[in-house]
Amino acid sequence: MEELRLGVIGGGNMATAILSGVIKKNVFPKDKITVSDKDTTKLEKIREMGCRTTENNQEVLKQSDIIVIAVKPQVIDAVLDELAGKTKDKCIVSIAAGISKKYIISKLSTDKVIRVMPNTPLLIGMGASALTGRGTIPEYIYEKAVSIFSAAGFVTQIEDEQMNEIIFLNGTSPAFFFRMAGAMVEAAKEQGIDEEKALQLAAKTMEGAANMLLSSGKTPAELTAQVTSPGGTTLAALTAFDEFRFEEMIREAAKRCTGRAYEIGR
Ligand SMILES: NC(=O)C1=CN([C@@H]2O[C@H](COP(=O)(O)OP(=O)(O)OC[C@H]3O[C@@H](n4cnc5c(N)ncnc54)[C@H](OP(=O)(O)O)[C@@H]3O)[C@@H](O)[C@H]2O)C=CC1
Ligand SMILES: O=C(O)[C@@H]1CCC=N1
Repeated sequence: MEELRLGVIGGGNMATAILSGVIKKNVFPKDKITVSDKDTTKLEKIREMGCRTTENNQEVLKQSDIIVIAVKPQVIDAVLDELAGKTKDKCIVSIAAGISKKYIISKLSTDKVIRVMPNTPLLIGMGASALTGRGTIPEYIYEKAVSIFSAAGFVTQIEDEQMNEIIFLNGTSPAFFFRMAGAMVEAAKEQGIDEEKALQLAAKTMEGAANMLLSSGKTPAELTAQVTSPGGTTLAALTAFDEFRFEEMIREAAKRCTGRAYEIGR
């Protein structure tokens, strides 16, 4: 069987994050990876990673079996129009927020489409990606497409109908955690703590807390209770979470995230 080849259209943040895992784990040999972008400075960086580059999306189509579309949703139509009618026997993987699998299928006249919501931690091999199912895609091709994302972290399968609703959980949420860490560091600085030490302690605590969520078998509420001594400091801190309606803020952020996906989506 011929070795499968990978193409990526759009060589920005996510393409770089995805390719770093693919290259590190040798999911595709570098000479079997072709990346296109309109921006030659982006392509220079991709070339430094060892991939083939081109400014021509048609060339990616020609040189690849699995093609990841990694452009912004606002410009995806131009790319889909370029590919339309030429994707027979190709597997198309889209990571564009809000753009449904149904829409891509209707534009390309192929049903060999996978929609994925990845996240930037893929860049360090700790990503979390949600993917739609195999459909009519041959199993070995689907598995290869999944390994593009599993090479750099956790993957899970969901229905296309849930892809907009999932964005806030993994695609957008790194920003929630970065904002939280940033706010904690600012508060620590105000209390006279060294910025670098504050960031290390906050980030390591996030890492530890995340690992406890994954391995302890306890719910977020149970783990919160373990930290919260009666009449203690955590209880005092969490009164601010209640007063400033932390859960309501997260619920509203999730709603706005999903709402925006439907606004920019099709
Ligand atoms: N950033 C994130 O955390 C996540 C992003 N996504 C999704 O990933 C996709 C890419 O996002 P991101 O990597 O952040 O975006 P970037 O802007 O960093 O990368 C997209 C790249 O595509 C280029 N481009 C634009 N039009 C074309 C075209 N017609 N042909 C080839 N290349 C083109 C852009 O060039 P130029 O800048 O010159 O326009 C840019 O270099 C989006 O659809 C987003 O919804 C999904 C999950 C997480
Ligand atoms: O902000 C965005 O639209 C993209 C999708 C998920 C994360 N970043």
